[in-house]
Amino acid sequence: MASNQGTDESDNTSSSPKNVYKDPDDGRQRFLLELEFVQCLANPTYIHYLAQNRYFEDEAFIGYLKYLQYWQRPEFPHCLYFLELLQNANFRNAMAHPANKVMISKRFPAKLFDQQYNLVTLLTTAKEMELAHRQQFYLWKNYRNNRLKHILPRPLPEPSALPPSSTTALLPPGPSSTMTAPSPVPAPVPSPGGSALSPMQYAIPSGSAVSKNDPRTGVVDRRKRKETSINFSLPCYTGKMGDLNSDQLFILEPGLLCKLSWRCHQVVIRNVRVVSLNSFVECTIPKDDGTLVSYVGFRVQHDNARGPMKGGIRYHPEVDLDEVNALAQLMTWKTAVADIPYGGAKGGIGCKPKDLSVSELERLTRVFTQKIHDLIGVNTDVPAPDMGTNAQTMAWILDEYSKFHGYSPAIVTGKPVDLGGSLGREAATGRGVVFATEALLSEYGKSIKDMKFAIQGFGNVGYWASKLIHERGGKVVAVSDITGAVKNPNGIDINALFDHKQKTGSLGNFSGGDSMDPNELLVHECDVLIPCALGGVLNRENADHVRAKFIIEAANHPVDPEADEILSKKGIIILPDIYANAGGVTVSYFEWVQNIQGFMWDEDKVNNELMRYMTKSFHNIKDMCGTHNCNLRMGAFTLGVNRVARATLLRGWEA
Ligand SMILES: NC(=O)C1=CN([C@@H]2O[C@H](COP(=O)(O)OP(=O)(O)OC[C@H]3O[C@@H](n4cnc5c(N)ncnc54)[C@H](O)[C@@H]3O)[C@@H](O)[C@H]2O)C=CC1
Ligand SMILES: O=C(O)CCC(=O)C(=O)O
Repeated sequence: MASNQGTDESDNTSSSPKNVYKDPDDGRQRFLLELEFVQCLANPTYIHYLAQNRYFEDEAFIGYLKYLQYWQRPEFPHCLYFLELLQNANFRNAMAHPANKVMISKRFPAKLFDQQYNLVTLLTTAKEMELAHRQQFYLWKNYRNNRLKHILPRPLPEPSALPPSSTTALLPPGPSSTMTAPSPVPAPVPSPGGSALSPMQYAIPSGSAVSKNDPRTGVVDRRKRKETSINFSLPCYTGKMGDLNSDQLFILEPGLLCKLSWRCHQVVIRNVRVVSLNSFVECTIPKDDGTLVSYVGFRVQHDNARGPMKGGIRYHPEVDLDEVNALAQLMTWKTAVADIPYGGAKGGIGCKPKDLSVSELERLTRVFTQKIHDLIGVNTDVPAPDMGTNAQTMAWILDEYSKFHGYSPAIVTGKPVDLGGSLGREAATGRGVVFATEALLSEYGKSIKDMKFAIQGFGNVGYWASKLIHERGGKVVAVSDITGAVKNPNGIDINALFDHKQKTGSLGNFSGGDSMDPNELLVHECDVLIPCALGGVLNRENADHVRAKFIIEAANHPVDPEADEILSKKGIIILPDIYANAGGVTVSYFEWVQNIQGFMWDEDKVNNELMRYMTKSFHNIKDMCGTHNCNLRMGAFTLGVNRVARATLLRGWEA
């Protein structure tokens, strides 16, 4: 707001041309303040604050908003949407109207009305809230797309790229700029890296691994125009799971590979059969101390050509629409590869489950279920656990759903056994990973007991995979989780590590091994690397340093497309996620079948059937690889995409 002072000063002196206002520091300070203020305008709560405090009745302030429009140059992110809306008097009036002020659900206890601070979260009507959320999504999407531009392989820039002047730093308002003549463009955030090419800089070095003929370049080309005009760098590459685009990078090739008809290819790639909108819901809950907090939840339904949609619900701070979207797509191909009669979906809530008490988690899960109960259904969309959720979460969903629709155990899988869950479901993803690893190693004349393993993640999947490997005589030489990492070249006693984690809450200070840097795990000396945690952990930053001979993708999307290329060039064999971790959804299918039949299988039957499905899928993938002379990932996608395409064609889509 210092610039307002600037306006006043320049107004006071505007009669004398000699006294034109000059920023003391070439406008840098003003630029920073304006940057901060414009960012505040992306927050609808702050806009309400301005409206309630009658700023919109102040002509000078409206003039200032007009002046700030210089930020709306196309080069800048979409977060200035509200600034555009604020130019409209109707929007400003609507935001100030008392009717728009408070919308409180009757469910909140009366005492919360007294807590002024918390009411801030409720200061918008549902419509405006939706607007705000949409705006947030645009922001995320834009941020992520820009980030992807930096991390995904892309063709070399056009020879006629920007002239040198426009690629250099954009200048802050010059010393002689006045507040009445808005300066053209603000200064960029300085690039943090030195002269070395940062992964976030969009120009790629010549000799990039991506060839001109790479089918994936088609995806990137669409973004090229924008690339040449954007010039900002982002501070770091988190290696987070790629969005929809990175999935399509993997999908386009099998589409071509299988020589699908053009029409069928379009159907599959463009998801004509996508059955539902990407759904996001706001979940507001009272915390244990009475304060209110809101979370955004998602359920994305991708495809139902082969049956009801199926996929887990993830609770993690990085959950957003793009991520859930990509994971829902993966589920479509995964259920097809596993040859179980399902389509694909995924859900999640952007939250940090470790920071919530059990009762807060229960409230959040119940509110989320209230918002999506009409979307899911035993024959339409069946959720299950994923990262940050477990059998207890599923029990709450079942209970809440049953309030609306009557007792329906088949509405979720991965439930507690007491509520109709299947024996063997808890261990199923890890067990499936082990069956998949055995099938792969046997192709090379090897077995688990000959191998050294490094395992990232010690949650549901990581724990069960490492336990079963340990039981089969494999040496687990390194394990990591969010709390730390431990190594032992002679093999870690997994049961002892589990007890230690239960007692201390951490992998640190385990007497049966030495602590190590968790980042080192992915490049640790081993034969088989099994990522069982986040997506995108293997990327161009570390792929070249991986020392394993085999990678089993137990996590979803742990290897980004660029790393995939680097690792393949190094001769590392990758077993793709849509097959390697399909044990979970396969036993979920058994659970659903048991619920519908009202009959329970014993655990041996579950495990034997799981082995049968995993082994059969492996051979189906190998057959595809043989027919099309491709690697395991392409073989798996080819198998999955073809199965979905066939079902889509058979069902038809024209009236
Ligand atoms: N639970 C299931 O049935 C299935 C899970 N998956 C995938 O497997 C992966 C793991 O899922 P769950 O084991 O269910 O989750 P979980 O929540 O039980 O465990 C996640 C583990 O990852 C660790 N972790 C988180 N951030 C980490 C980091 N930066 N470095 C090292 N470790 C980190 C956590 O400490 C925890 O040990 C996810 O990608 C999930 O989508 C795939 C298929 C089914
Ligand atoms: O068990 C299920 O239904 C879904 C598991 C899942 O979300 C996954 O395989 O990524």
